[in-house]
Amino acid sequence: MTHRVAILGFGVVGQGFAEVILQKKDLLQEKYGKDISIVAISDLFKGALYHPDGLSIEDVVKVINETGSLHAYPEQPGLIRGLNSFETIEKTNADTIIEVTFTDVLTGQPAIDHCKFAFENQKNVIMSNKGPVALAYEELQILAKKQGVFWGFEGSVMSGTPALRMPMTSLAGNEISAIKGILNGTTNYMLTRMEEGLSYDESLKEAQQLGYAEADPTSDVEGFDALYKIVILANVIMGYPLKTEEVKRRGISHLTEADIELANVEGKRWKLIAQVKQEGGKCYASVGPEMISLKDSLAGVSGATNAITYECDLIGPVTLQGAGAGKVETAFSILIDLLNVEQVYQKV
Ligand SMILES: NC(=O)C1=CN([C@@H]2O[C@H](COP(=O)(O)OP(=O)(O)OC[C@H]3O[C@@H](n4cnc5c(N)ncnc54)[C@H](OP(=O)(O)O)[C@@H]3O)[C@@H](O)[C@H]2O)C=CC1
Ligand SMILES: N[C@@H](CC=O)C(=O)O
Repeated sequence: MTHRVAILGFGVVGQGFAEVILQKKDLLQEKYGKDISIVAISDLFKGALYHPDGLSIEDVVKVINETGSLHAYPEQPGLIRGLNSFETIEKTNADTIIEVTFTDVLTGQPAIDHCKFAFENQKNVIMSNKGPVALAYEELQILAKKQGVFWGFEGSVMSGTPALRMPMTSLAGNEISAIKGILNGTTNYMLTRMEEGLSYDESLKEAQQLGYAEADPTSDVEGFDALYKIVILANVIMGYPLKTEEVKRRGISHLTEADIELANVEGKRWKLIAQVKQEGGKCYASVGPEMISLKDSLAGVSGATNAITYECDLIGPVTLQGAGAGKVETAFSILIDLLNVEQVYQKV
Protein backbone atom coordinates (compact mmCIF):
# COMPACT_ATOMS: atom_id res chain seq x y z
CA MET A 1 0.00 0.00 0.00
CA THR A 2 1.40 3.41 -0.91
CA HIS A 3 1.12 6.11 1.73
CA ARG A 4 1.65 9.56 0.20
CA VAL A 5 3.13 12.27 2.39
CA ALA A 6 3.88 15.98 1.98
CA ILE A 7 6.49 17.72 4.15
CA LEU A 8 6.00 21.32 5.32
CA GLY A 9 9.34 22.79 6.39
CA PHE A 10 12.58 21.27 5.16
CA GLY A 11 15.03 22.02 7.96
CA VAL A 12 16.77 19.58 10.31
CA VAL A 13 13.77 17.30 10.95
CA GLY A 14 12.32 17.43 7.43
CA GLN A 15 15.67 16.48 5.90
CA GLY A 16 16.21 13.82 8.58
CA PHE A 17 12.85 12.29 7.70
CA ALA A 18 13.72 12.11 3.97
CA GLU A 19 17.03 10.41 4.85
CA VAL A 20 15.33 7.91 7.18
CA ILE A 21 12.76 6.98 4.50
CA LEU A 22 15.57 6.49 2.01
CA GLN A 23 17.55 4.37 4.47
CA LYS A 24 14.57 2.25 5.64
CA LYS A 25 12.64 1.93 2.35
CA ASP A 26 13.20 -1.82 1.94
CA LEU A 27 12.58 -2.65 5.61
CA LEU A 28 9.35 -0.61 5.68
CA GLN A 29 8.14 -2.44 2.58
CA GLU A 30 9.21 -5.94 3.63
CA LYS A 31 8.38 -5.86 7.35
CA TYR A 32 5.38 -3.50 7.50
CA GLY A 33 4.06 -3.59 3.91
CA LYS A 34 4.43 0.22 3.77
CA ASP A 35 5.50 2.06 0.66
CA ILE A 36 6.01 5.65 1.84
CA SER A 37 6.08 8.08 -1.06
CA ILE A 38 7.12 11.71 -0.47
CA VAL A 39 4.99 13.51 -3.07
CA ALA A 40 5.66 17.09 -1.96
CA ILE A 41 7.99 19.29 0.06
CA SER A 42 7.27 22.95 0.75
CA ASP A 43 9.81 25.18 2.47
CA LEU A 44 9.79 28.94 2.85
CA PHE A 45 13.20 29.66 1.29
CA LYS A 46 14.58 26.29 0.16
CA GLY A 47 11.85 25.90 -2.46
CA ALA A 48 8.87 23.62 -3.07
CA LEU A 49 8.35 20.48 -5.18
CA TYR A 50 5.30 18.36 -5.99
CA HIS A 51 4.93 15.29 -8.15
CA PRO A 52 1.74 13.20 -7.80
CA ASP A 53 3.70 9.99 -8.50
CA GLY A 54 6.29 10.81 -5.82
CA LEU A 55 9.59 12.66 -5.73
CA SER A 56 12.91 10.88 -6.09
CA ILE A 57 14.14 10.87 -2.47
CA GLU A 58 17.69 10.14 -3.67
CA ASP A 59 17.60 13.35 -5.77
CA VAL A 60 16.02 15.38 -2.95
CA VAL A 61 18.71 14.31 -0.47
CA LYS A 62 21.46 14.88 -3.04
CA VAL A 63 20.42 18.43 -4.02
CA ILE A 64 19.75 19.60 -0.48
CA ASN A 65 23.11 18.26 0.71
CA GLU A 66 25.00 19.70 -2.24
CA THR A 67 23.26 23.08 -2.61
CA GLY A 68 21.30 23.73 0.59
CA SER A 69 18.06 24.18 -1.37
CA LEU A 70 15.62 22.27 -3.58
CA HIS A 71 15.92 24.59 -6.59
CA ALA A 72 18.40 22.30 -8.40
CA TYR A 73 16.07 19.24 -8.21
CA PRO A 74 15.99 17.82 -11.77
CA GLU A 75 13.13 18.70 -14.13
CA GLN A 76 10.71 15.88 -14.99
CA PRO A 77 7.29 15.74 -16.68
CA GLY A 78 4.50 16.48 -14.20
CA LEU A 79 6.76 18.21 -11.66
CA ILE A 80 5.24 21.33 -10.07
CA ARG A 81 7.39 23.85 -8.24
CA GLY A 82 6.60 26.69 -5.86
CA LEU A 83 3.46 25.61 -3.97
CA ASN A 84 3.26 27.29 -0.58
CA SER A 85 2.32 25.36 2.56
CA PHE A 86 -1.44 25.86 2.22
CA GLU A 87 -1.41 25.04 -1.53
CA THR A 88 0.60 21.91 -0.69
CA ILE A 89 -2.09 20.83 1.78
CA GLU A 90 -4.98 21.57 -0.59
CA LYS A 91 -3.67 20.80 -4.06
CA THR A 92 -1.48 17.73 -3.64
CA ASN A 93 -2.60 14.10 -3.37
CA ALA A 94 -0.82 13.58 -0.02
CA ASP A 95 -2.70 11.43 2.52
CA THR A 96 -0.63 12.82 5.40
CA ILE A 97 0.96 16.21 6.04
CA ILE A 98 4.26 16.14 7.95
CA GLU A 99 4.31 19.52 9.75
CA VAL A 100 7.92 20.31 10.69
CA THR A 101 8.06 24.09 10.41
CA PHE A 102 9.50 26.04 13.34
CA THR A 103 7.67 26.28 16.69
CA ASP A 104 6.38 29.79 17.38
CA VAL A 105 6.17 29.87 21.18
CA LEU A 106 3.80 32.83 21.35
CA THR A 107 1.20 32.08 18.67
CA GLY A 108 1.80 28.49 17.53
CA GLN A 109 1.35 29.82 13.99
CA PRO A 110 1.36 29.07 11.10
CA ALA A 111 1.35 25.47 12.35
CA ILE A 112 -2.09 25.71 14.03
CA ASP A 113 -3.62 26.91 10.76
CA HIS A 114 -1.73 24.19 8.85
CA CYS A 115 -3.38 21.58 11.11
CA LYS A 116 -6.87 23.04 10.78
CA PHE A 117 -6.61 23.36 7.01
CA ALA A 118 -5.26 19.83 6.65
CA PHE A 119 -8.04 18.35 8.82
CA GLU A 120 -10.66 20.30 6.86
CA ASN A 121 -9.14 18.80 3.69
CA GLN A 122 -9.42 15.28 5.19
CA LYS A 123 -5.67 14.86 5.62
CA ASN A 124 -3.80 13.35 8.56
CA VAL A 125 -1.17 15.50 10.26
CA ILE A 126 2.02 14.27 11.88
CA MET A 127 4.24 16.83 13.57
CA SER A 128 7.13 17.43 15.94
CA ASN A 129 6.07 21.09 16.21
CA LYS A 130 5.02 21.79 19.78
CA GLY A 131 2.98 24.97 19.23
CA PRO A 132 -0.33 23.44 18.11
CA VAL A 133 -0.32 20.75 20.82
CA ALA A 134 0.58 23.14 23.65
CA LEU A 135 -1.75 25.96 22.60
CA ALA A 136 -4.71 24.33 20.85
CA TYR A 137 -4.78 20.65 21.87
CA GLU A 138 -8.48 20.32 22.66
CA GLU A 139 -9.73 22.25 19.64
CA LEU A 140 -7.49 20.40 17.19
CA GLN A 141 -8.18 17.00 18.74
CA ILE A 142 -11.95 17.57 18.37
CA LEU A 143 -11.53 18.75 14.77
CA ALA A 144 -9.33 15.78 13.80
CA LYS A 145 -11.85 13.33 15.30
CA LYS A 146 -14.77 15.06 13.60
CA GLN A 147 -13.02 14.83 10.25
CA GLY A 148 -11.98 11.20 10.89
CA VAL A 149 -8.28 11.87 10.41
CA PHE A 150 -5.18 11.05 12.44
CA TRP A 151 -3.17 13.65 14.36
CA GLY A 152 0.21 12.41 15.58
CA PHE A 153 2.68 14.46 17.59
CA GLU A 154 5.00 11.98 19.32
CA GLY A 155 8.03 14.14 18.45
CA SER A 156 6.70 17.17 20.31
CA VAL A 157 8.07 15.76 23.61
CA MET A 158 11.56 14.14 23.77
CA SER A 159 11.92 13.70 19.98
CA GLY A 160 11.60 10.00 19.05
CA THR A 161 11.72 8.71 22.65
CA PRO A 162 8.11 7.52 23.24
CA ALA A 163 7.32 9.99 26.05
CA LEU A 164 3.69 10.20 24.89
CA ARG A 165 3.04 6.80 23.29
CA MET A 166 4.55 4.80 26.19
CA PRO A 167 2.29 6.26 28.95
CA MET A 168 -0.76 6.28 26.63
CA THR A 169 -0.38 2.61 25.75
CA SER A 170 1.83 0.69 28.17
CA LEU A 171 0.82 2.65 31.31
CA ALA A 172 -2.90 2.82 30.39
CA GLY A 173 -5.13 2.14 33.41
CA ASN A 174 -2.87 4.01 35.85
CA GLU A 175 -3.73 7.41 37.30
CA ILE A 176 -0.64 9.54 36.66
CA SER A 177 -0.44 12.13 39.44
CA ALA A 178 2.92 13.73 38.66
CA ILE A 179 5.44 13.97 35.83
CA LYS A 180 8.98 15.27 36.23
CA GLY A 181 12.06 15.30 34.08
CA ILE A 182 14.69 16.86 31.88
CA LEU A 183 12.76 17.76 28.74
CA ASN A 184 15.06 20.00 26.72
CA GLY A 185 18.02 18.58 24.81
CA THR A 186 19.74 21.88 24.03
CA THR A 187 20.05 23.12 27.61
CA ASN A 188 21.03 19.71 28.95
CA TYR A 189 23.73 19.52 26.27
CA MET A 190 24.89 23.05 27.14
CA LEU A 191 25.06 22.34 30.88
CA THR A 192 27.08 19.18 30.21
CA ARG A 193 29.51 21.02 27.94
CA MET A 194 29.83 23.94 30.40
CA GLU A 195 30.81 21.43 33.10
CA GLU A 196 33.49 20.26 30.67
CA GLY A 197 34.87 23.78 30.43
CA LEU A 198 33.11 25.41 27.47
CA SER A 199 31.58 28.87 27.80
CA TYR A 200 27.83 29.46 27.60
CA ASP A 201 28.13 30.88 24.06
CA GLU A 202 30.40 28.07 22.84
CA SER A 203 28.10 25.39 24.18
CA LEU A 204 25.02 27.04 22.64
CA LYS A 205 26.81 27.29 19.29
CA GLU A 206 27.60 23.56 19.39
CA ALA A 207 23.97 22.69 20.23
CA GLN A 208 22.86 24.76 17.25
CA GLN A 209 25.38 23.10 14.92
CA LEU A 210 24.17 19.67 16.05
CA GLY A 211 20.56 20.59 15.15
CA TYR A 212 19.24 20.46 18.73
CA ALA A 213 18.28 24.12 19.21
CA GLU A 214 15.10 25.84 18.10
CA ALA A 215 15.24 28.32 15.19
CA ASP A 216 15.18 30.98 17.92
CA PRO A 217 17.22 29.41 20.77
CA THR A 218 15.71 31.84 23.29
CA SER A 219 12.97 29.24 23.45
CA ASP A 220 15.46 26.65 24.74
CA VAL A 221 17.60 28.73 27.08
CA GLU A 222 14.71 30.66 28.66
CA GLY A 223 12.72 27.49 29.33
CA PHE A 224 9.81 28.06 26.92
CA ASP A 225 10.46 24.80 25.05
CA ALA A 226 10.39 22.74 28.27
CA LEU A 227 7.32 24.71 29.40
CA TYR A 228 5.50 23.75 26.17
CA LYS A 229 6.42 20.11 26.72
CA ILE A 230 5.11 20.03 30.31
CA VAL A 231 1.86 21.64 29.11
CA ILE A 232 1.56 18.95 26.42
CA LEU A 233 2.14 16.22 29.02
CA ALA A 234 -0.50 17.69 31.38
CA ASN A 235 -3.07 17.92 28.58
CA VAL A 236 -2.37 14.67 26.75
CA ILE A 237 -1.25 12.32 29.52
CA MET A 238 -3.03 13.72 32.60
CA GLY A 239 -6.10 14.99 30.74
CA TYR A 240 -5.83 18.36 32.54
CA PRO A 241 -6.35 21.50 30.38
CA LEU A 242 -3.22 23.29 31.68
CA LYS A 243 -2.45 26.57 29.90
CA THR A 244 1.04 27.89 29.15
CA GLU A 245 0.49 31.02 31.27
CA GLU A 246 -0.17 28.89 34.38
CA VAL A 247 3.38 27.46 34.40
CA LYS A 248 6.18 29.13 36.42
CA ARG A 249 9.24 29.42 34.18
CA ARG A 250 12.93 30.18 34.53
CA GLY A 251 15.64 29.32 32.01
CA ILE A 252 19.40 28.81 32.25
CA SER A 253 20.63 32.04 30.65
CA HIS A 254 21.50 33.59 34.05
CA LEU A 255 23.77 30.65 35.03
CA THR A 256 27.42 31.67 35.01
CA GLU A 257 30.60 29.62 34.84
CA ALA A 258 30.95 30.37 38.59
CA ASP A 259 27.52 28.80 39.25
CA ILE A 260 28.61 25.65 37.39
CA GLU A 261 31.82 25.54 39.46
CA LEU A 262 29.92 26.08 42.73
CA ALA A 263 27.71 23.06 41.98
CA ASN A 264 30.81 21.00 41.20
CA VAL A 265 32.43 21.95 44.53
CA GLU A 266 29.24 20.98 46.39
CA GLY A 267 29.06 17.58 44.61
CA LYS A 268 26.02 18.71 42.64
CA ARG A 269 25.00 19.45 39.05
CA TRP A 270 22.62 21.95 37.42
CA LYS A 271 19.68 20.51 35.49
CA LEU A 272 16.70 22.27 33.90
CA ILE A 273 13.81 20.46 35.55
CA ALA A 274 10.22 20.53 34.28
CA GLN A 275 7.46 19.18 36.50
CA VAL A 276 3.71 18.96 36.84
CA LYS A 277 1.65 17.65 39.75
CA GLN A 278 -2.11 17.07 40.18
CA GLU A 279 -3.48 17.89 43.64
CA GLY A 280 -7.08 18.44 44.71
CA GLY A 281 -8.32 18.62 41.13
CA LYS A 282 -5.75 21.25 40.17
CA CYS A 283 -2.45 21.04 38.30
CA TYR A 284 0.73 22.86 39.34
CA ALA A 285 3.64 23.09 36.93
CA SER A 286 7.06 24.71 36.76
CA VAL A 287 10.26 24.81 34.73
CA GLY A 288 13.54 25.95 36.22
CA PRO A 289 17.18 25.10 36.88
CA GLU A 290 17.93 23.06 40.01
CA MET A 291 21.22 22.06 41.63
CA ILE A 292 20.75 18.34 42.17
CA SER A 293 22.91 15.84 44.03
CA LEU A 294 25.13 13.56 41.99
CA LYS A 295 23.28 10.68 43.70
CA ASP A 296 20.02 11.77 41.99
CA SER A 297 19.35 9.57 38.93
CA LEU A 298 18.73 12.69 36.81
CA ALA A 299 22.31 13.84 37.49
CA GLY A 300 23.63 11.09 35.22
CA VAL A 301 21.51 12.20 32.26
CA SER A 302 23.95 14.11 30.07
CA GLY A 303 24.21 15.72 26.64
CA ALA A 304 21.07 15.88 24.51
CA THR A 305 19.62 12.89 26.35
CA ASN A 306 16.43 13.55 28.33
CA ALA A 307 14.62 11.61 31.06
CA ILE A 308 11.07 11.61 32.40
CA THR A 309 9.40 9.99 35.42
CA TYR A 310 5.65 9.26 35.55
CA GLU A 311 4.19 8.74 39.07
CA CYS A 312 1.59 6.00 38.56
CA ASP A 313 -0.97 4.77 41.13
CA LEU A 314 -0.68 1.08 40.20
CA ILE A 315 2.95 0.54 39.23
CA GLY A 316 4.64 3.44 41.04
CA PRO A 317 7.28 5.61 39.39
CA VAL A 318 8.29 4.67 35.85
CA THR A 319 11.24 6.44 34.23
CA LEU A 320 11.97 6.69 30.52
CA GLN A 321 15.32 7.95 29.24
CA GLY A 322 16.39 8.63 25.66
CA ALA A 323 17.16 11.20 23.00
CA GLY A 324 15.61 14.61 23.61
CA ALA A 325 16.55 16.20 20.29
CA GLY A 326 18.40 15.50 17.05
CA LYS A 327 17.93 15.03 13.32
CA VAL A 328 17.49 11.26 13.02
CA GLU A 329 16.02 10.92 16.52
CA THR A 330 13.20 13.35 15.72
CA ALA A 331 12.74 11.94 12.21
CA PHE A 332 12.08 8.60 13.92
CA SER A 333 9.15 10.18 15.83
CA ILE A 334 7.54 11.03 12.49
CA LEU A 335 8.11 7.49 11.25
CA ILE A 336 6.59 5.85 14.34
CA ASP A 337 3.45 8.01 14.03
CA LEU A 338 3.28 7.17 10.33
CA LEU A 339 3.50 3.45 11.04
CA ASN A 340 0.58 3.80 13.46
CA VAL A 341 -1.79 5.87 11.34
CA GLU A 342 -4.14 2.99 10.45
CA GLN A 343 -4.18 1.72 14.04
CA VAL A 344 -5.47 5.03 15.37
CA TYR A 345 -7.88 5.39 12.44
CA GLN A 346 -9.81 2.40 13.81
CA LYS A 347 -10.23 4.03 17.23
CA VAL A 348 -11.72 7.27 15.87
N1 LIG B 1 15.53 19.67 15.90
C1 LIG B 1 15.10 18.89 16.87
O1 LIG B 1 15.88 18.16 17.50
C2 LIG B 1 13.65 18.87 17.22
C3 LIG B 1 12.75 19.74 16.66
N2 LIG B 1 11.42 19.70 17.02
C4 LIG B 1 10.46 20.59 16.37
O2 LIG B 1 10.34 20.18 15.01
C5 LIG B 1 10.11 21.32 14.18
C6 LIG B 1 11.19 21.37 13.11
O3 LIG B 1 12.43 21.50 13.75
P1 LIG B 1 13.77 21.73 12.91
O4 LIG B 1 13.71 20.96 11.67
O5 LIG B 1 14.87 21.52 13.86
O6 LIG B 1 13.64 23.27 12.59
P2 LIG B 1 14.39 24.10 11.46
O7 LIG B 1 14.35 25.50 11.91
O8 LIG B 1 15.68 23.44 11.13
O9 LIG B 1 13.44 23.90 10.20
C7 LIG B 1 12.20 24.51 10.08
C8 LIG B 1 11.97 24.73 8.60
O10 LIG B 1 10.64 25.21 8.42
C9 LIG B 1 10.70 26.16 7.37
N3 LIG B 1 9.49 26.98 7.45
C10 LIG B 1 9.20 27.93 8.37
N4 LIG B 1 7.96 28.43 8.12
C11 LIG B 1 7.50 27.79 7.02
C12 LIG B 1 6.30 27.87 6.27
N5 LIG B 1 5.33 28.71 6.59
N6 LIG B 1 6.16 27.07 5.19
C13 LIG B 1 7.14 26.22 4.84
N7 LIG B 1 8.30 26.10 5.50
C14 LIG B 1 8.47 26.87 6.59
C15 LIG B 1 11.99 26.90 7.58
O11 LIG B 1 12.32 27.48 6.35
P3 LIG B 1 13.58 28.44 6.05
O12 LIG B 1 14.67 28.10 7.04
O13 LIG B 1 13.91 28.10 4.65
O14 LIG B 1 13.05 29.79 6.30
C16 LIG B 1 12.92 25.76 7.98
O15 LIG B 1 13.55 25.17 6.86
C17 LIG B 1 10.14 22.54 15.09
O16 LIG B 1 8.80 22.91 15.36
C18 LIG B 1 10.85 22.06 16.36
O17 LIG B 1 10.37 22.70 17.51
C19 LIG B 1 10.95 18.77 17.91
C20 LIG B 1 11.79 17.87 18.48
C21 LIG B 1 13.22 17.87 18.24
N1 LIG C 1 15.09 22.44 20.89
C1 LIG C 1 14.49 21.26 21.42
C2 LIG C 1 14.28 20.28 20.32
C3 LIG C 1 13.40 19.18 20.70
O1 LIG C 1 12.27 19.36 21.12
C4 LIG C 1 15.40 20.66 22.46
O2 LIG C 1 16.56 21.04 22.51
O3 LIG C 1 14.92 19.82 23.24
